[in-house]
Amino acid sequence: MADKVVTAVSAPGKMLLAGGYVVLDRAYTGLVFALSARINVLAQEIPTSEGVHLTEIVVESPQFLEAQWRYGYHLAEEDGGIKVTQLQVGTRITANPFVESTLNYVLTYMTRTSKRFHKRILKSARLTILADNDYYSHHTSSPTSSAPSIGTGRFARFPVTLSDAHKTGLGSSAALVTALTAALLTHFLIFDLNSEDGKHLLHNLAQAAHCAAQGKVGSGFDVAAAVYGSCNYRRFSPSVLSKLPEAGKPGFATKLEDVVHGMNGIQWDTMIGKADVGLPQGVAVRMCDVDCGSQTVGMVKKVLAWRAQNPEAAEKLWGELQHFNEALEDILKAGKTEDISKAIRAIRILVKEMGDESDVPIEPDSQTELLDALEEVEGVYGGVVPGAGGYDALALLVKDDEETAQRVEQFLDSWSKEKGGRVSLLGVKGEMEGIRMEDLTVYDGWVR
Ligand SMILES: Nc1ncnc2c1ncn2[C@@H]1O[C@H](COP(=O)(O)OP(=O)(O)OP(=O)(O)O)[C@@H](O)[C@H]1O
Ligand SMILES: C[C@@](O)(CCOP(=O)(O)O)CC(=O)O
Repeated sequence: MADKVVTAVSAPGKMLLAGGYVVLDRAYTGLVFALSARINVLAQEIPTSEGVHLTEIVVESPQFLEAQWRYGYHLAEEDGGIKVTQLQVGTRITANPFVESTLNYVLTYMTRTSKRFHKRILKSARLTILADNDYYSHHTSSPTSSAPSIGTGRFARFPVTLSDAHKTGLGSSAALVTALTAALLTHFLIFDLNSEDGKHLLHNLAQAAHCAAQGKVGSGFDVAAAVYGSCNYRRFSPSVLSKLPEAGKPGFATKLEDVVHGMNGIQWDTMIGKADVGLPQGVAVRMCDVDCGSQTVGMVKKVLAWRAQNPEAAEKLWGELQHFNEALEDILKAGKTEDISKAIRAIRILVKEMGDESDVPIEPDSQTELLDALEEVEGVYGGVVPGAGGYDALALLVKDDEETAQRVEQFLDSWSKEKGGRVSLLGVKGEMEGIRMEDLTVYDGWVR
């Protein structure tokens, strides 16, 4: 009889307050905050009747419609590792590349670990994903985007499929890959998530799986935040992952172990500055959802193309941005609340210049207008377009009290009415902690 042990972990979302684009080059760094919105993953065996052997992995997101992905798996030839194959559920088959990549990577890694470290044998598993409500917009402006959510609990039910849900851009895929990886590692292996070594290994494995699913485009700051929480982030050299074969292809398993353990010529050079990041007492990081999407990949390509064509101007701009980004980090760490507004304004001027030069709406005029107006609201120290920028989100540094939150909400309400569209203050706040084990009581009603 299968046991009923359930392991629960959660990983935070991310917000890149400073360092968008420059952080893609490891000569520069980013200031990333972890968010109180978390992706939770529960791992357990699937109970079977006596004599029945199941070798199936079921992953589900019970908050969404048609969100179940079932996989069989096999050992691929020529050291290709474990490869999963999606099984059909009902009449439709919808791929989830982030889930699939994570299973390929983690199951392969598990076959490479000494049996001494195995807590239980992997035959079947049910993995349940629960995302905090702020990852998705809860209102709709068109019948085809997200519909209002149901329920008032910590995890809302959405009457739509995941692909119809409207993301708020908090890094759901990175938090999901990291939490799924951690849940599998801690459920099936003797693995300490709280140790530095455990975090390092989790980071390497999750970066590799996320990068493969994403098509190797990002700097990896989102996975770093999911593991380590808020930090100053310097990316790893792209060469760390560039020689890893595709999952299932010859040599994948051995190479993956080298990558995860940083051995046989693989040297991780990621730098995580936890001690560099702080917030003045009484200051909170908040986010606004502006109901409108941006095409991050297209924007990144265009900015990098401009940089390649204008190396001298770009070098100067990147260097200045790094200088002012570090200044903001220092001000926040030193608790100098009175200097925040000025530091943010200096960054915004340079970000606007980056956008103008490369002809990319990094801080579009509509966001400039809104940020300028928000600065006038009592208790708001300043705000930026986080990450890649664009039309869909704002990050604010505000006085951490209810009155300020109410003033901001009222302001955004009247702004939305006046300008059309919908801008809202999300419930999330910046927080320091990364991956963590969770107590099962949090998931009452959701564990099967
Ligand atoms: N609750 C969930 N359950 C299952 N899969 C999810 C869930 N949330 C996100 N995903 C996976 O992550 C993908 C979204 O990843 P994507 O990188 O596009 O968004 P994001 O990480 O939230 O965005 P951003 O990088 O802009 O913050 C989904 O298509 C799905 O594969
Ligand atoms: C443009 C970039 O520097 C930041 C993208 O951030 P976001 O996905 O918009 O939060 C890309 C990256 O670092 O992966």
